[in-house]
Amino acid sequence: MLVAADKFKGSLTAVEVAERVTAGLRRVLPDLEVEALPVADGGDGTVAAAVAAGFERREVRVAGPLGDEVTAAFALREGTAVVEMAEASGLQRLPAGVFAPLTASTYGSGELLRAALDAGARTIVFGVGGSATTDGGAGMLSALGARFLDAAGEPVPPGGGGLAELATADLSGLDPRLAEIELVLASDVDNPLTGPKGAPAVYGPQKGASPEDVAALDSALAHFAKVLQAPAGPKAAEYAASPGAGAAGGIGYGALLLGARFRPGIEVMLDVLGFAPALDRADLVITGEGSLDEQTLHGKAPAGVAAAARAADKDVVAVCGRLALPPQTLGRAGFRRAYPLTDAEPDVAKCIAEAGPILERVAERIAKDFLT
Ligand SMILES: O=C(O)[C@H](O)CO
Repeated sequence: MLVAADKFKGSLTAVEVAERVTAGLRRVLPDLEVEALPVADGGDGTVAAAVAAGFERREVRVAGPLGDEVTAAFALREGTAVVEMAEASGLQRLPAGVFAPLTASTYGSGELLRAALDAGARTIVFGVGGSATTDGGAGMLSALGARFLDAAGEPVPPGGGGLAELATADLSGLDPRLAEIELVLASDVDNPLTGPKGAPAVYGPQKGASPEDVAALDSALAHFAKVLQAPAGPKAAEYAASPGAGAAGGIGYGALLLGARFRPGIEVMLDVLGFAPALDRADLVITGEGSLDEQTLHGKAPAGVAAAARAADKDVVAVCGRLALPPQTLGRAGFRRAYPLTDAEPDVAKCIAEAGPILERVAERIAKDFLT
């Protein structure tokens, strides 16, 4: 039995989901062998999943999205670092109720990457998603040595809004170690930088951007990519249209400029976490996340787990807080069945407040349905 689920956002971490599911299964089958492999898609929870899989946790003081110092972690094992941008620049780093769509910066994510280089990483898996920022990765690039100046030769203000004032970009001071390592962009989405499917239009509103902010950010990011053609050549424009450039407010674009290779985050993480050998040992896989919905099918962790398990001819069931997919759609995505918490407890508020014990009851039910 393999439990490979993501977090239930706002209620349970991926590690807690695995613990609760295991406890519920073992109440029915005390001797059941259960392997727990918490998973993540590159967004928040990615470092925690790597640490649960045996990576060492390293903490660093870096700038948060508003410039204040925060303690952020990356994970390291045998020359491979897992760096999660949300640790430094995620929505979780903003005070409750505060958004800064125009000014939030990814500078701290660049500091985290630098810390991973300092620690000797030869491969960096850069997990992106869950960001508070829409700055095209300008802050991150600045922390790594790039310079972005206005017409008066002064650094542009932090955040995507400030890029409207950009006159010259200088990439010559970028940390030379970046050219010697493998950088993998592990992204939760494949949007381009700008346009109707770009970072500001699709993900700006969840960071507090008004329609006017979205328009301003879209034009500032397009301008950013144009100015970058001077130091970076035509690839600055090509990358803007590439899949993943629009991830995490366009930090994907900045990462591509650094030579990163784009891969869907869940695929990268399943490799990094050692999912394939764990799957070999399992007969049934339990995956899941807080809300199982249309977004799940577009590259989120449970869909990646289900696809990999189905390819290996293993049964997969899902647990979730909320289920918004019909059985046929679940079947097509490779799930035998999904078990929302609301099956065990109809009161949604209780499902959120007492997710752990309710998940244990759901897992008991799975044990009875599939294992007895
Ligand atoms: O951070 C974001 O903008 C979203 O998670 C998409 O990457």
